[in-house]
Amino acid sequence: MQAVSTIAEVREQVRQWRREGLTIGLVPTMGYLHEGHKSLIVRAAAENDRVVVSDFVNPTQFGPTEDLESYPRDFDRDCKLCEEAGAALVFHPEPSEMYAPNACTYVNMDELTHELCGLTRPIHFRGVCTVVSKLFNIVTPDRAYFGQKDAQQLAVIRRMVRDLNFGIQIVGCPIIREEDGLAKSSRNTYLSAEERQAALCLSRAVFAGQKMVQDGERDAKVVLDAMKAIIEAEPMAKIDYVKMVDFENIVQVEKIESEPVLCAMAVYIGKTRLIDNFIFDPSCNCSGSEAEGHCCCGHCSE
Ligand SMILES: Nc1ncnc2c1ncn2[C@@H]1O[C@H](COP(=O)(O)OP(=O)(O)OP(=O)(O)O)[C@@H](O)[C@H]1O
Ligand SMILES: CC(C)(CO)[C@@H](O)C(=O)[O-]
Ligand code: BAL
Repeated sequence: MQAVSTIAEVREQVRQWRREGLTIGLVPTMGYLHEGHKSLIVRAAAENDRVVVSDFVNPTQFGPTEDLESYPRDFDRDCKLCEEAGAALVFHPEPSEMYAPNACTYVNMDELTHELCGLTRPIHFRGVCTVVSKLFNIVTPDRAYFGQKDAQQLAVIRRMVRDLNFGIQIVGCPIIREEDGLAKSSRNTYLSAEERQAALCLSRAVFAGQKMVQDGERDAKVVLDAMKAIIEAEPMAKIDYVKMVDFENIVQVEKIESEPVLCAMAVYIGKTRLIDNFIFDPSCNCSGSEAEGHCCCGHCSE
């Protein structure tokens, strides 16, 4: 496996692979990799001849008071995980390599980005769409892999690829959790031992809401109230949002009808903002236990 830091080196390697007729999968990350990222890389390695992992804490998606400086970083450890998972190339640029000092061009999405995380993080998705577009242009992958943990991001990237004709297949991958249910996240490292316990209120609420919906509840308010009650019972938790939206357009719904819904939350545990969610697709017949089809119920592969 190679690790490179310039766009020119990535382009040169990609050109060579293309000459050999090889397919390329891209896994965009911000580093400090864990089993969640690893699952994306392993999947990409199974479905492509070569896998590129980008490892870049993208400054343009952080607001002025957010954690850009303190975001955890450990590039050597990341390289080991990438190699074990089957990556061929890790791209680890400096911010100056990705953004010229006078860069002033952004990719902005008018819809989907003003709800959920976009309300609390108003410039976030502009930064995500811009950096992901740049990565797509640099790597020119056949497929790109994104986790359902950032479900709004997955919906936004799917829409961007459709609207801008990127011609890249976007593959959504299920949420990988700790044994006790907490969704794996680089930001979990911010939690003290006491906060780590308190953070379990997110997954408890997700599992409870998901069970209500699987058992037939179709009224969003009933489900959301039950989920909020679980979170509010935890004194260290402060809700940013708990909402149900349609998964394609990210618009709030009152009832679950025939379209897939995303039930998503962001919750502060102390100063750390964590996210979690479930997706429910009323037309999915999967057993709910493993990747087996092509829907977005949260269990299937896409
Ligand atoms: N637990 C997880 N399960 C599946 N995919 C995940 C998980 N955590 C992150 N990912 C995916 O990995 C990709 C890179 O995410 P990122 O580097 O921001 O990691 P993160 O752990 O989510 O960090 P953060 O703490 O900033 O949310 C994204 O597509 C994200 O959805
Ligand atoms: C997609 C991404 C790597 C863009 O910086 C980031 O938003 C993330 O890690 O999910
Ligand atoms: N996983 C999303 C990256 C961020 O929170 O900025």
